[in-house]
Amino acid sequence: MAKYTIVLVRHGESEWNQKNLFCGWYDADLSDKGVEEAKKAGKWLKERKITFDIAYTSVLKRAIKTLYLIQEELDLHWIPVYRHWRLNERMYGALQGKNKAETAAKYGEDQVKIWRRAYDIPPPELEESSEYNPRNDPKFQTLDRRVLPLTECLKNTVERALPYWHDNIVPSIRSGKKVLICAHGNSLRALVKYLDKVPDEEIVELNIPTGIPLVYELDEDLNPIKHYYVAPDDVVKKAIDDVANQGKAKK
Ligand SMILES: O=C(O)[C@@H](CO)OP(=O)(O)O
Repeated sequence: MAKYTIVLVRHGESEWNQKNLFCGWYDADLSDKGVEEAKKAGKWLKERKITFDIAYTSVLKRAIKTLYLIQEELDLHWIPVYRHWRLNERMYGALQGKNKAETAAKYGEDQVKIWRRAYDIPPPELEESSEYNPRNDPKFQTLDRRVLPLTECLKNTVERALPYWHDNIVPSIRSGKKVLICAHGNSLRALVKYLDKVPDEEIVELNIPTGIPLVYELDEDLNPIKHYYVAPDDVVKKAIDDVANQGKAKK
């Protein structure tokens, strides 16, 4: 029997998702569709009478705003919310700001799939002088420059997200709090990889759709018993396929 239940939600569509640009740590806002997706995520949770005592998110506004819109739907403005850079999207290196379909047309769909989904192959690094370098971003000024990545593969994202999971989120779960984590496609893939012990070669095929809550039921050792999305299967399948297809060259 499940001892704990947690919910993971990827933010609603961002303006850069809409333009099909590699986003990473760029602080893109939600698109109008993304706002609607976030509200819908809250409605799905409400219909299922799923509620929360505490929430965690990244320091990027697409996740922060999605979380707030879910709180609005659930009338849960009052719960503690913790934001941390360790839940940020994977740093996409020199690909940030580039169009995914154009990159696939230029370098091939196979190469783009490696950059997007391979476990341990990072994209090329950002230039130090890049406008996207987090070392020049006021959000990250208090952090040691050495922890701020210039690129990341999923393995790097797992390594920097897990300390936050173990030190902050796990104690909340174990204390009986109902936890919501609102984060990003790849920071959530990192967490799912860890929870479900997904082999490196299988994580390549895992895509997480925007704005559809993913419920994990865990046993007393925090091993997953089952997981499921709160939306109808056909809606989930289409949303997952849409994410996978973003890396295809336009025909
Ligand atoms: O661009 C990004 O930062 C991520 C999530 O939006 O995209 P992808 O699905 O290609 O990893």
